[in-house]
Formats: sequence, structure tokens, C-alpha cells
Amino acid sequence: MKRTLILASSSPRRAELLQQVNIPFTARKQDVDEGLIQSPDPEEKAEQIAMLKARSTVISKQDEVILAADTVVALMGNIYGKPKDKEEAYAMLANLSGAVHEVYTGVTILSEQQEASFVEKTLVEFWPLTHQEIEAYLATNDSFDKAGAYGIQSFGATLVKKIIGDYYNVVGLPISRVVRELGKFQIYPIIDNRTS
Ligand SMILES: Cc1cn([C@H]2C[C@H](O)[C@@H](COP(=O)(O)OP(=O)(O)OP(=O)(O)O)O2)c(=O)[nH]c1=O
Repeated sequence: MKRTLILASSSPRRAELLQQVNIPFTARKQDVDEGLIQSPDPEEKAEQIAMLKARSTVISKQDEVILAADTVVALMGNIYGKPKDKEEAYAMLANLSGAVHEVYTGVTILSEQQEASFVEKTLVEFWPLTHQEIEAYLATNDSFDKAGAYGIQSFGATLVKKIIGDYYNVVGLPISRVVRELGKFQIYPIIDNRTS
């Protein structure tokens, strides 16, 4: 059966990563109340929210395969989602300064017949940040739609000293593992002869 991938996400980054590896999809925005998931464990929370996002998305045709993800940042057991305001963003960055934190992205793939979930972890080390550096970063307005109040793919790259693990996991979708899992649902990249 021909399969159709539905990306249950409004994140432009997740869409771009699927485009980068040439997997066709349709975006179908889901609206879930992430507050329903209260797990204090960051890994479990990322996986449970990803499952909630996937299961809240309507499968409107039999051939559809739903993909959903959720990214959280964790430092010493504390979970950092998207900051509510500038004060919270400042506090997150000040805590991440000079430390190694974890980024977890939970991924759920489901069809009418199958469901698979996993969590990918990446370690990220921040340089020690001065008050001025944090203020300058906040002034770019890059923080507010991102877990942990930074974007590694934009000016937030200047905050990062080192990462261990999949870079794309930090951006919001561990694309190489996702491609492997999608293969189990008969969804594959389109291979053509493009060179760029
Ligand atoms: C740490 C980090 C997070 N992020 C983003 C990835 C996620 O989009 C976001 C965390 O929020 P999520 O709730 O995972 O996702 P979302 O609300 O953006 O999208 P949707 O639920 O519709 O799929 O933080 C970056 O873009 N760069 C980073 O370096």
C-alpha cells in the first residue's frame, strides 16, 4: 500500500528536516494540552507528549502515517520547556551557562496498524555566559518558541561550546533515526540525482 506521511507539527524546523532528506509529507497541525503530561522525568515527558501529539491527530485515510515529536531541555533533573517571558528565558540561560545539559526529543510514529516511539538524547555544553551576553541573545528574540530558551541553529550557536550526540535532535527532530524508523512504516526518502 502506498503510504502518506502526516507531520503532526507546526514547527517549521521539523518540516525543513524532512524536506532536507527528501521525504514528502503533509503538515497537519495538532492542538494538545501539554499540561496533561506531568511526568517529572524529562525523557519520559518528551516521549509521552510526543505520543499525545501523535494520538491526538486524526487519521483521515487508511494509508496515513502520523509523525509527532516533542523536545525538552533538562538540567540536573529540572525540565525546561519554552520560556513564558523574558524573565524565565533569562533564568533558563543563566542556569545553562557553563554547564552540560541534556536535550531529549521524543518521537512517535503511528498508523492504523502500528505504533513506535523512542527518545533521542544529546548532551550540550554551554560556555560560561556573562549578563551582557545573555541580554544580547535575548534581544534577538530567538528564545521564545524554543525549549531551553535557545536555538542552536541560529544565533544560539554562539552559546554552545560542545555537543555530544545528534545535532538535529537539538533542533527538534533526530532525522537519521527518524528515517530508519519510518522505513518500518514503508515511508522512504525519494532518491534522485540531486547533487546539492
Ligand atoms: C534546544 C532547541 C530547541 N528548539 C525547538 C525545537 C522545538 O520546535 C521547540 C520545542 O517545542 P516542542 O513542543 O517540541 O515543539 P513545537 O511546539 O515547536 O512544535 P509542534 O508541537 O507543533 O511539533 O524548541 C530549537 O529549535 N533549537 C534548539 O536548539
